[in-house]
Amino acid sequence: MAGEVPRGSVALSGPQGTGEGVVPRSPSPRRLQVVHGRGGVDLAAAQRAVGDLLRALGRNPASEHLADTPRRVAHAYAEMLTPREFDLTTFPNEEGYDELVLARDIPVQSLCEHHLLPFQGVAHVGYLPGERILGLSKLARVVELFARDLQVQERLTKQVADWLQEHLSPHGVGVVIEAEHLCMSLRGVRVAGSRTVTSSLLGALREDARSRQEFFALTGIHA
Ligand SMILES: Nc1nc2c(ncn2[C@@H]2O[C@H](COP(=O)(O)OP(=O)(O)OP(=O)(O)O)[C@@H](O)[C@H]2O)c(=O)[nH]1
Ligand SMILES: [Zn+2]
Repeated sequence: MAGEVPRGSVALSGPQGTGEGVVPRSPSPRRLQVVHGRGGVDLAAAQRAVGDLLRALGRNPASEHLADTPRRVAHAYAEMLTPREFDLTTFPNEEGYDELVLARDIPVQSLCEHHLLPFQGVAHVGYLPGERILGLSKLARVVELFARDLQVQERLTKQVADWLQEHLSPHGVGVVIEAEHLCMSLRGVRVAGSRTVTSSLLGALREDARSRQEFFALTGIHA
């Protein structure tokens, strides 16, 4: 589980801050520092762009209410696009626990990359343990790692599953995300309340019909 160069937009780094690779923080429990590998937001440029947008929308960015809006909006986007760093903490699976571990109803907030509008809902993230088990909070932290980005729901779902498979080497991984896209409710087709469900299953949860069924039953998804 250690030593790989990260894929996609996420990097793992050790205390030296090399930006790539994995350096254990401590041997037991095993901790790996996880940081996102994307470039940071250029706040000054974002601020100028929001000022330009306000002018393009026919507003006066110098008015008292709007004067600070470019700064606020730039910081809001920076916050929404920056996941928190965390330690990926794993423990030996000494008892050989081999049933599903599932964190249900993890809140998901992300930004649709087509309209830059939020989509939000819940994720259900589960795995069938192999040699190591994961600190439970880390399932939610991995969701945030990929959700705080410009996304489409399908990619987000698959990135969470693939990342867990790669770094935990479990016997199986299952991720379901149910979310409402504001670009579908506030504008455009305007179907407020419609939720999109996506799933990504790997290993035994994909191949074994009973495990798959159990996973969907526990998530409350009828598949
Ligand atoms: N597959 C997928 N599509 C998404 C996601 N978020 C938004 N979209 C869709 O992206 C599509 C963009 O289509 P376009 O026709 O280029 O955009 P549009 O003219 O604004 O389309 P409407 O939303 O139908 O008004 C829309 O159908 C959105 O609903 C997502 O997470 N996954
Ligand atoms: Zn959209």
